[in-house]
Order: sequence, then C-alpha cells, then structure tokens
Amino acid sequence: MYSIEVKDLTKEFKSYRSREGLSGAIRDLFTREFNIVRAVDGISFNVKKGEMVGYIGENGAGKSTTIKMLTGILKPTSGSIQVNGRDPHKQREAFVRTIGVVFGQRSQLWWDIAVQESFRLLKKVYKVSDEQYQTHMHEVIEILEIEDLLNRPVRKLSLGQRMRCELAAALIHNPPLLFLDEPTIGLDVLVKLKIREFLKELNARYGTTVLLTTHDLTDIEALCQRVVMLDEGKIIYDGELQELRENWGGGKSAAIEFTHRIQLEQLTALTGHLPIRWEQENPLKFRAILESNEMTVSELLACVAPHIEVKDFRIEEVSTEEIVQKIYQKGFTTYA
Ligand SMILES: Nc1ncnc2c1ncn2[C@@H]1O[C@H](COP(=O)(O)OP(=O)(O)OP(=O)(O)O)[C@@H](O)[C@H]1O
Repeated sequence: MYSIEVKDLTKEFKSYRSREGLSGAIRDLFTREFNIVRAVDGISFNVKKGEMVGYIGENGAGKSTTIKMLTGILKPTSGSIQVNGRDPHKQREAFVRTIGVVFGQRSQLWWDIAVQESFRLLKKVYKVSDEQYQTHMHEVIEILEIEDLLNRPVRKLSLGQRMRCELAAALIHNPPLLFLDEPTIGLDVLVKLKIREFLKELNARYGTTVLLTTHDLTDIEALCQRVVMLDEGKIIYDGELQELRENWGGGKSAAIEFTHRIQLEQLTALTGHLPIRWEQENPLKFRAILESNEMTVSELLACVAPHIEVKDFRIEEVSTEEIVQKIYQKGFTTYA
C-alpha cells in the first residue's frame, strides 16, 4: 500500500521577461514575453506506507515544486498524484488532515502568541479531540523537550527551539505522512541529533511515512534507506542509499602507518591473494584500496599485522556528500 503515488508529473512555470526602455515597459503593459520553465519534468515514483525517503537535488532541481504539488499548494501542469489515497489539489480539506508539513524556512506558528496558543489553534483547525491531543502531544512535547517553551511567544525562541516547536505543531493531528523540507537548516549538531532521534521514534512507533528534502546528507544517512535524486526536474536515481554508496563510492580504503620502513613488495606479497591495491605515500605510510565490497578492513589487518608492526591505521570512506557531488558534476549515466 502506498502513501504517495506520482505518475508522469510535470510542472511548468511562466517566467516573464521585461523589455528594455520606456517603450518596452509600455509594450509590456499590453503583451508580456515569457519563457516556460519546466521545474518538474515527467517524474514518477511511489512511496510505501512507513517508508522514510530522502528527496535530494541541487538548488533549482525541482524539490520544493514537487513538495508543493504533493501538499496541494500547487496544481500540476500534467500527470497524476495520489497522496494518502487522495488528489491533494482537488480534495484539499480532507487531505490536509492526513499530512503534516514542516518547511524549515517558513513558520506555521503565529509569531506573537505563545507556542501553546498556536498549538490550540491548530488543534481546532485539525479537529483533534481533547483526548487525542492529551495522549499524543504529551509524548511529543516530552520527547522534543519543549515543555518550558510552551508559554513563550514564538518570536522569542532560538531557531533550534522554534524548529522543535514547528515539528510538534506539524504532528498535532498525528498524521500518517510527514513532509519535511529542510527541517534541520541552520541548526546546531545537538538539536539536529535530537530531531533525527525523534523522527526515528515517530516512524517506529506510528509507522509515519516521511518524505525528507534536505541539503544535509547526514540527515538522509541517519534516517533514510532510500533516496530519490532529482536533476533539472528529472529523477536521475531512485534506490537504496547503500547501493548508491557501494556502486558509486569507489570502495573503501585504509591508510596504514608502520613502525619501520618497509617495501611495497612486502605488502603485495602478504596480500597478493586479496582484492587489494597498494599505494605508497612514504616509506612508513601506505594506503590499501579495497577493490571489492565483500572485503573487510579486518581481513586486511589479519594478513598484515602479524608480520609487520602497525603504528596507526584509519579507514577512509568516501562520504555520501562527495558521491552526490560527483554525480552532479559528471552526470549520472557517464558516472555509472
Ligand atoms: N513560481 C515560480 N515561477 C517561476 N519559476 C519558478 C517558480 N518556482 C520555482 N521556479 C523555478 O523552478 C525551478 C525549480 O525550483 P524549486 O524551488 O522547485 O527547486 P529546489 O530544488 O527546491 O531548489 P532549492 O534547493 O534551491 O530550494 C527553478 O528553476 C526555479 O527558478
């Protein structure tokens, strides 16, 4: 059963041009020249109930436009969307009660009133019963540690405090699906960790489906097994994050420092039967590049350490950030 079903979805915007000079401005009053920008270009994907999916792409790739269509804010130019079994644009009122949305750059809380009052208003909007609110929100407030913030006006909160309150506000009606657009932008590491832990718990406890858009790939690594990668409005990768790392990460390597000078030949003789390539940095420092995903660093050490004394060693892994950067620089197909 799917939470989100997207088929051949396209969104085009008219981008108006201004003509030069006074006569151009006058002509613009009558007829405007425009370009068509295809922000989302025929994408299709499904998200299963309970999945946590990372939706990533460079600036301008079309992520926010997709989220706006999925949440019913924008009407698609063509294609179809079903979110929680409904068309977000057509069945708006019933639909919004089935989703929660957090836009990291925008607030859904009222700026000048206490957080608690915003929560009360949202409780009314979503028609949440007192009982439901008490049981569910009590936990949310406790886990996000926002009890002491509830009586403060939103404008007096720090960014991290406000974001925790935003998340709580998006969950007042305990929606089965949560859209998060840059939820950890500008937050310090501790708040980020708290928010990630909270989302994991929410997903485990209620089976909440999460579509997460972020430029912070460590958020994706911490939360999502699957990523959908967008480039110029098109999906260029949809699959396991682990598979992306294995196929495009260029493998693991280990930097090893020995206590005594040794020859490269000694190392190749010891590990000749393993899928390893050695590079020498200096007479003491070497790098072993593991050419198979099956091979582990402990196997490597088990072959070398009994024969040559190791002073230090470090596993080097290409970060997801570097992998994604390479894909965008080189293009997915050529890189693959
Ligand atoms: N209302 C609009 N009118 C015209 N063009 C738009 C409009 N909204 C978005 N665009 C264009 O559509 C493209 C996709 O924009 P979108 O905001 O979806 O990208 P994004 O992936 O969310 O980027 P970012 O990471 O910077 O938020 C961009 O070229 C953008 O300029």
